Amino acid sequence: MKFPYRKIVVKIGSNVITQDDGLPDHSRIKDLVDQVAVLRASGLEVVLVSSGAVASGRSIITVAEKQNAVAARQLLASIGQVKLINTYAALFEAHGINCAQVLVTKEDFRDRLHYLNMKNCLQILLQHQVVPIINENDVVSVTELMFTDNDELAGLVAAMLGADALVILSNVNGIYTGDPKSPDSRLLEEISGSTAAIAGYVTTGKSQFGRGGMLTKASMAAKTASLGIPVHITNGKTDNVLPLLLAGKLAHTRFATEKRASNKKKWIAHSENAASGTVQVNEGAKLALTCGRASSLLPVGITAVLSGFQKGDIIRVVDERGQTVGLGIAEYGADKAKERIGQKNQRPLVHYDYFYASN
Ligand SMILES: Nc1ncnc2c1ncn2[C@@H]1O[C@H](COP(=O)(O)OP(=O)(O)O)[C@@H](O)[C@H]1O
Ligand SMILES: N[C@@H](CCC(=O)OP(=O)(O)O)C(=O)O
Repeated sequence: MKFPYRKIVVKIGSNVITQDDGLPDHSRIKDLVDQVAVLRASGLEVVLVSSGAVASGRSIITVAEKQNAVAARQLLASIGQVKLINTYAALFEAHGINCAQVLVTKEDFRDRLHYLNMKNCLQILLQHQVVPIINENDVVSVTELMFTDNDELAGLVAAMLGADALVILSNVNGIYTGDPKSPDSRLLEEISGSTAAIAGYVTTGKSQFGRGGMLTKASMAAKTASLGIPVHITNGKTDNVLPLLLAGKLAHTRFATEKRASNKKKWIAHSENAASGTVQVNEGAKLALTCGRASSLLPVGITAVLSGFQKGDIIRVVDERGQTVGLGIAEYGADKAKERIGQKNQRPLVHYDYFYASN
């Protein structure tokens, strides 16, 4: 079998591998592992981002309702992750495939060095034909240190590895024009540009064990597609989902891609938490930076330097209402930027190659 991609990241949502009663769905996990083995045999590199630790933990231990939510999640995830990875390892072993557990936190992507360490780790696994199975390290990731959900983590990993596609397996066939259960709703097969147009369709409803919901999934997908990586959202409970999807035989939602971004730009796109300074720009500069043309941020469009930064830092660019316009690497520090506010014929503060415009 020949597929259109060489390297894909597949995100498996908790619901896909959990039964309605909350117990892990062993036969579904086996099916997915069997499918990954088929893809690998055809020469495809596959990286899994699998949720399910908390759900697996629930099958082993019951936590009292009054227990603090963060502590309960730590308890369930720490027990459940062992069960989850052991299940994967045994199933992959039956195909003669090694898999690896990679548990990460947002901090592991904090600066470029951490980011490259993470990338090197995944690359060495792939070079040795190992299937990395990534999950958030829920035991130490608490509250503000957490990813929004594993969709965000999967988008980050796909961008970091320069994957040819990101496949999100959820419990619905894709994004619908309304409640997926309603017969009046239609499946959106192709989405391009920002998610503003679909925000009205998506309700806040989450799947039974899901964390982020469809809206965060859609905005992550749009961001990943804007970096040049197509995203496919489909139902992980469909039999033979991965080969069917990759053979173009499955109705689902696809986020169309724009021009492929450089590796540095992909890193900047996911560096919101690493931003150390903020500059404010006027409407003209905002338009130039977001219209899709290759424009750098010039001091003439800067109206204020809101917080300090050094040359080489990631900075946040905001508009006059404080909305984020994008992220970029500063070519010089805040002191020089302040001196040059509003001045013409000055060097760009952020070069186009190092600017990522938010949607
Ligand atoms: N317009 C929509 N189209 C598809 N799903 C939607 C829509 N609006 C809300 N949803 C809900 O989003 C859920 C999937 O998101 P989420 O709970 O984050 O899944 P996962 O556990 O796979 O990450 C679906 O179960 C569905 O109920
Ligand atoms: N890290 C958590 C999963 C969090 C999460 O994002 O879940 P989901 O929305 O089902 O992908 C776990 O393994 O239980």
